[in-house]
Amino acid sequence: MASSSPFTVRWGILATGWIAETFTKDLLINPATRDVHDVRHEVVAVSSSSAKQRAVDFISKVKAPSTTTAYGSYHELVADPNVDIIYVATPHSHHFQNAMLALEAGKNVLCEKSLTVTAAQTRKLIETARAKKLFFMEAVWTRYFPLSIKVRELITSGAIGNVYRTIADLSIGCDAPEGKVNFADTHRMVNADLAGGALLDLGIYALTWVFQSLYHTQPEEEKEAPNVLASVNKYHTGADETTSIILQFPKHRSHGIALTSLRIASDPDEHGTGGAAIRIQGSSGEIQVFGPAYRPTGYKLITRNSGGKADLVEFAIPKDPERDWGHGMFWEADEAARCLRDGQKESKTLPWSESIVIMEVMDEALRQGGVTYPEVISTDVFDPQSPLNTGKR
Ligand SMILES: NC(=O)C1=CN([C@@H]2O[C@H](COP(=O)(O)OP(=O)(O)OC[C@H]3O[C@@H](n4cnc5c(N)ncnc54)[C@H](OP(=O)(O)O)[C@@H]3O)[C@@H](O)[C@H]2O)C=CC1
Ligand SMILES: O=C1OC[C@@H](O)[C@H](O)[C@H]1O
Repeated sequence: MASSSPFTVRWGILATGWIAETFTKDLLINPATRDVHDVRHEVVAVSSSSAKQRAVDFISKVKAPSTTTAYGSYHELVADPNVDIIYVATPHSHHFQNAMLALEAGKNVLCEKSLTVTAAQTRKLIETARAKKLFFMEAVWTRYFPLSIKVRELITSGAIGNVYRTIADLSIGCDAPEGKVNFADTHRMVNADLAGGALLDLGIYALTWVFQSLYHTQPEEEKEAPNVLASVNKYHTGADETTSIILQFPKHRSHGIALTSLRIASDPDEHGTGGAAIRIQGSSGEIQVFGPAYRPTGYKLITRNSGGKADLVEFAIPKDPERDWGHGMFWEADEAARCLRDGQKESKTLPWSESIVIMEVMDEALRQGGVTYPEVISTDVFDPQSPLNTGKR
């Protein structure tokens, strides 16, 4: 049987920082190197709010085709008729305004995590995508890893019985003398003006594992929003440095414990000696997930019958030898491409309703911890001329 040609998606990259570069390099690798043949990606335009030259330099650095258009503003990018979907890669503070800018211009959007600063902003974006019949997805790449898919299958097939508790940690060990952490106060990780803080940046991954195991895997009609109890330590910038959340799903009698900290490390020696950062505990066993919560590398299935032996099942991230690259963000890009091909406006793996519930949990945790962000980044009123859209800093 003749194989049909792959569906091609034309991407526009909004911002030129660290993750924009990593993601774009993943888009540019040959999908066959991960055994994907039904979709492919083209990078057709890149925009920088600080200078067109940054976009030019970015295109050359990631070795994108010389035909890629460089723009010196986000407004120009979202107006480009050759772009099918915009990847928003700005700090959390900017996601609402930038994603609205793209949606209002009629573009599909894949927006980096955390989706927004507030749940109200997330709801507004989703209402807009729904009204305009556009695809919109939160870029939690971890959900699309084959390892995550396998873990969800193990849970739904009953491999560990009823799942009653998940403990998930993403902490990065950046403690520094005199009460500081190893980020300048202006860095997006701790800068409240950029919606910095452990929870929105890292805790979202701990919550991802709690939600993948205790919520997403439930039948639709049984999904329930959790009760939330949070403990938050604030950094001197006002952002959170350590946040611990207990989530209670009352009907299911389950608890999720989502932990994040800038000070201590989930993996102190960076060799996994500290054990699993994620433990999904059921009535007849446990799944342990190893590697950083955002980029897991393997799991162990331990059941009552394991007899003291549980092998680590490893999941390597494929690389394209020609580009000597492969980070694992391509799987979420493939998901976006398939949704566009199939006319789906949201991803079944991270539906809009679930992004909203997760943002509501983070809202509540930050409220309990007394963390507040400036009005310009927490408003849910779209302003195309907001400094967040025009790059005036
Ligand atoms: N999925 C993942 O694994 C990761 C996701 N992320 C997420 O990606 C997003 C961006 O993070 P990261 O790439 O590390 O951030 P960077 O600081 O490296 O890049 C952010 C980019 O946003 C643009 N920008 C616009 N306004 C501002 C501003 N006022 N201050 C700083 N940057 C601004 C800049 O691009 P320009 O000047 O060209 O417009 C800048 O290069 C965050 O939401 C983060 O949570 C981050 C790391 C890993
Ligand atoms: O999403 C992320 O994953 C990797 C972390 O190092 C980074 O801070 C975060 O934004």
